[in-house]
Amino acid sequence: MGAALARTLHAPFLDGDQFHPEANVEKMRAGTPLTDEDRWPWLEAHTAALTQAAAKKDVAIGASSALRRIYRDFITEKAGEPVLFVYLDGTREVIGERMAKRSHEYMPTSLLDSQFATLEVPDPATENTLHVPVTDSVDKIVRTITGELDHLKSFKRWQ
Ligand SMILES: Nc1ncnc2c1ncn2[C@@H]1O[C@H](COP(=O)(O)OP(=O)(O)O)[C@@H](O)[C@H]1O
Ligand SMILES: O=C(O)[C@H](O)[C@@H](O)[C@H](O)[C@H](O)COP(=O)(O)O
Repeated sequence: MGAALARTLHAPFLDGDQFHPEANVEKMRAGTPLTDEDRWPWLEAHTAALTQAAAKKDVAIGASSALRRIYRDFITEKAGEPVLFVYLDGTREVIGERMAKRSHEYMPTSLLDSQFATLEVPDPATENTLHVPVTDSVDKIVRTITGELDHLKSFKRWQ
């Protein structure tokens, strides 16, 4: 999804998967959920790379679970510029089915339940978030997001 959006916007795409310390990768591969402590260095590295890419190219696209509100607030604060969180809204069943079909370097489907247990759904009343049904086609999701970008440009909450 993120790659498709980035192609449309001619923007860099940075998948959060690339920014985990090796210890996190091994933990997830072994089927153990990450803790808050495990996630901070990952969020820090991913956000720093996104901020750098956005400084060069105006906008950058990242993909990440960013399950909790404190993680998203951290990303926004550290970026120091408007960040739009696109929440791909889907049931455990749909996401579980897709995960079972995809091939992934380290992420087992068994971690999905703990991810849903940790998830704090972004709140549109207090967060800069756009909710999109994950069952929409990739093209439709890209169109929905690009249609919202003016809102992103005028978002000043952290400035
Ligand atoms: N809108 C969509 N409609 C149908 N299948 C999708 C859609 N978005 C993603 N998928 C499928 O779901 C899986 C995961 O998509 P992806 O965007 O790569 O997410 P992730 O990075 O979380 O794996 C892939 O198998 C992809 O083909
Ligand atoms: O495609 C995926 O399934 C995710 O991108 C995954 O690989 C990611 O790195 C973890 O979701 C991080 O762990 P938490 O979701 O527990 O923060």
